[in-house]
Amino acid sequence: MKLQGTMQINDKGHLEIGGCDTVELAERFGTPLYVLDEQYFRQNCRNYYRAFTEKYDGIVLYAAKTLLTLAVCRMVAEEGLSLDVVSGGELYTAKKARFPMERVYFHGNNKSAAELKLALEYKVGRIMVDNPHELQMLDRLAGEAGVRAKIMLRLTPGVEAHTHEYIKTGQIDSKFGMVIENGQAMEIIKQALALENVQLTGLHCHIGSQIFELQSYAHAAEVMLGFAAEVRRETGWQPEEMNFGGGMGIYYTAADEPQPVSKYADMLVQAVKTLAQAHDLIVPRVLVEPGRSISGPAGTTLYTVGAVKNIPGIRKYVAVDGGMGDNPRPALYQSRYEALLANRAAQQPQETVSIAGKCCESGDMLIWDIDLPTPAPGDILSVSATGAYNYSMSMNYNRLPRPAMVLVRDGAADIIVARETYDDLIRNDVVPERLGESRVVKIAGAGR
Ligand SMILES: Cc1ncc(COP(=O)(O)O)c(C=O)c1O
Ligand SMILES: N[C@@H](CCCC[NH3+])C(=O)O
Repeated sequence: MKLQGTMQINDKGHLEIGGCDTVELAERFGTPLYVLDEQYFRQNCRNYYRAFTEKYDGIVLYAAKTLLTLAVCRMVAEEGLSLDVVSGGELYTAKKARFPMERVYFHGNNKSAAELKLALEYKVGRIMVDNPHELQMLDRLAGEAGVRAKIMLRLTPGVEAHTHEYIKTGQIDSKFGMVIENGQAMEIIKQALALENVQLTGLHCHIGSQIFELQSYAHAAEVMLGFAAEVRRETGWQPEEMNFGGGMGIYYTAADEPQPVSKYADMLVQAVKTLAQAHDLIVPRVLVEPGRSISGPAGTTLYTVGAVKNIPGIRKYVAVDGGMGDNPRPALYQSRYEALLANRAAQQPQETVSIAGKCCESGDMLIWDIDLPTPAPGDILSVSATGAYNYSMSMNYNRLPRPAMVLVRDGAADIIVARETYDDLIRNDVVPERLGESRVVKIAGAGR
């Protein structure tokens, strides 16, 4: 397994993160446990800030969907990044964390009126409009609120990034954004320009996630700037800012070869400059929305090994105390992860085993076929690169409480998300007083 961030193996042969012995973390806080490496998380933010903001005056929006808690919001704010939120819940979290609202960009393909009202009330920096229905609704709501909302439009450039089929969002057949090729994008721009209560500042696209082909971004820039030139010819308007979404791939296994952020920034910003000049456009400010490449590598999940079931000649199942509830990615996308036994981190692998979760679901497997020192009940399994799309996609299937999250740094750990309790699980359950009799809230139905 590749040691990332502040990971090292200490003289007890235990895995250490942020100067904390992970075996002690497991003892102290219980498992499953999400561990976030503060130094590494901040370093990843800084790499983006330097590469885009310091060097090119670009804006980096951290994609909240990958991992958002109040403490994470604070760190992102302190590192000078902006924030991409996609729901009222993410927006509310940012507000509660006192994230500067002018640095918040509100995405989503089906924002509700209530969500848009909240965004207007909080005075977010930009609303990223996805479709004509939203555009009309926002114009009306902004008018009612007596404000002119700054918006960017989400377009579908038809660029396919080389990544897993389910997480491609840039191709034409997508629920996100308006298609350039068939004229829908031009149409929504004209609509936006004709409205009084919105001010169109720029265009957005996002071509997918876990991308290693930097060329895909250059291709997206080509399509977007080419289209911007067409828009200017038809309407006279041109974008002052362009957002190219997120998507930079990270290391999960040896099959993944992440690109340096500086190379990505240089390539993208240069492409935008060259293309803008070639099309005689003003050079737009470049925005990007990385999520996974900031939070992903900085997260690790610790589990305790329980039942070990050997089926001779077939496979050895090693069950841990978490699974698809805290990390649904292997079940959803067949994602691969690396892991090691944190309490025997220096030992050589002895056999190939498969790591099972504890949900009542055959598909609840965390890792198929991984080489480890022979696991035994009580061992601590550490799975790497779980910072993105793990806690944020976690669930309570089988009424398993969600794990706690600790932030580690310089040999100290703080809880940033408390472990859910059984009481948390039943908090919203209500047993009507007269169960089995007539309901209290009468709702008229057909035929009555
Ligand atoms: C619009 C948008 N922006 C940003 C992101 C973040 O992408 P990633 O986590 O791959 O950097 C996503 C998710 O893919 C997205 O849909
Ligand atoms: N949730 C996906 C990525 C989704 C991209 C969101 N636009 C993953 O875990 O890889």
